[in-house]
Amino acid sequence: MSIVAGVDSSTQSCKIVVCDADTGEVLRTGRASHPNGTAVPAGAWLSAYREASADPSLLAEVEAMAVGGQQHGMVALDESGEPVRDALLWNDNRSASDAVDLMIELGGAEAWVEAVGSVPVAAMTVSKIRWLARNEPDNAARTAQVVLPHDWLTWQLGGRSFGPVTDRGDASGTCYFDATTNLYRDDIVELAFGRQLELPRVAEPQELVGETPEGIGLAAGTGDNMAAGLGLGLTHGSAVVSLGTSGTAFAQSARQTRDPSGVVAGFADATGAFLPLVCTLNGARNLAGTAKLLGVDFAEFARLALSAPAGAEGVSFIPYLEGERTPPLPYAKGEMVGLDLDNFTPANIARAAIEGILWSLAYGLRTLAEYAGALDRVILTGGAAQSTAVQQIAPAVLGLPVTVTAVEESVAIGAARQAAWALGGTLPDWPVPQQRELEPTEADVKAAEEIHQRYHGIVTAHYTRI
Ligand SMILES: Nc1ncnc2c1ncn2[C@@H]1O[C@H](COP(=O)(O)OP(=O)(O)O)[C@@H](O)[C@H]1O
Ligand SMILES: O=C(CO)[C@@H](O)[C@H](O)COP(=O)(O)O
Repeated sequence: MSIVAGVDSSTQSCKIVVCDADTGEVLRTGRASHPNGTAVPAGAWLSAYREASADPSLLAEVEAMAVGGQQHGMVALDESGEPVRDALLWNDNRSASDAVDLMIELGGAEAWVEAVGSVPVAAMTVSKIRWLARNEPDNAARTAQVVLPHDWLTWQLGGRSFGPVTDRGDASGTCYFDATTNLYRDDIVELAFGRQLELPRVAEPQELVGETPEGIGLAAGTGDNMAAGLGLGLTHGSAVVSLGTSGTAFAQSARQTRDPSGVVAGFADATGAFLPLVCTLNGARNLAGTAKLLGVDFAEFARLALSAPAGAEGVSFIPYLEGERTPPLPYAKGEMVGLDLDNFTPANIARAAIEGILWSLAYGLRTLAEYAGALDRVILTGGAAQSTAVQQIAPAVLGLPVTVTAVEESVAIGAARQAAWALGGTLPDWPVPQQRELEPTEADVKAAEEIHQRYHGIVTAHYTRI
């Protein structure tokens, strides 16, 4: 039996799974936390990886490994490969006005989607390199190379014995890579940064790019959403909805997406196809924040939410506690709307928080379907998908059948599957065990439509752009 490992180096933590390369069976796991904040030293990801893998038996007999990492983060390196500053993460909004400037400078949203498939927002790496050039000229002058979080961690795990490497999936989130030609757009790097930068080589999806000092083969790795797609065996017609720090909704597509509204980003997947994706800034942490406000743990939060009726008796939670990215409202604040003396209950507040974060993605799914084709099923994943309330409420907001898989760490499992692919030469057919299948009832479909109309009305009236 060959053994492989997958690493999920995502916003809040580092998770490692060790799997049987033939069957995908999970043999061992490890995890450690990342520091809070939207700008962190890259070294913290390596420290968390070391902590998560501290038990020497965890990686025993592992032959190959890959890293799935949070997308878009800017890791700026000097000539000797050392970070010039803390990495700016995908959810750092300081580059919001840089994104707007770049949008205009290239000729508008249409020009961007034609060039790279996505419209720049603060999250995209291109906006962050512009921010660096404008705001920290000394650090910008010292920057020789910019890599993404998963590129950086793979390079460190390989003891820096090869040059930094990325993959097509994660590169597609920079906004300076064209996933239809698989080439960097040097002109866009020049536009954003004022000069050329060294960029990581783009490896093939099944390539072994090097090995660790202990002799574990390293596959190219990819962005966390691309890895989740691999881990969940995503196929045409299904969408994944992930509720981690971010909320994401994505599907597989044979063609590049070019959505000038900016709702759907035109990313690439980890197999050579495309991964149109909607991302919100407000996922699981809005639920944690609401549970804290109510003074309850997640179990009681779920019980409360499930004790309220669908629609939370008209209470709407506009989930912009961290600003927002889709729609592009980086400075927005959250709101609780529609309260009266009768409906102002902890149960309705808890349910509305879940309905609110899911509605943002339900809205995204409508646009996603325009580009990825009809979507007849949603696979729910990410930390907050562990909540029974999120699982049960999802069909009444999304209006679609919802599959909850027994695969909790879909990103790490996807990375392990990529490692098995690189090791054996063919993408192994790992089964995805299901935990539950929730069919929407007629009442769920009706509730989903009512919630959509209500939330869309509020957001359109209260905010200037959607
Ligand atoms: N039962 C639950 N109910 C709601 N949220 C949960 C539950 N369990 C975990 N979470 C949340 O999931 C998040 C972590 O999810 P994860 O997908 O690992 O995030 P990330 O990939 O962004 O690091 C945390 O914010 C945590 O509070
Ligand atoms: O920016 C995006 C997708 O475009 C985020 O989905 C990040 O990739 C972070 O993911 P999580 O850590 O929330 O899973």
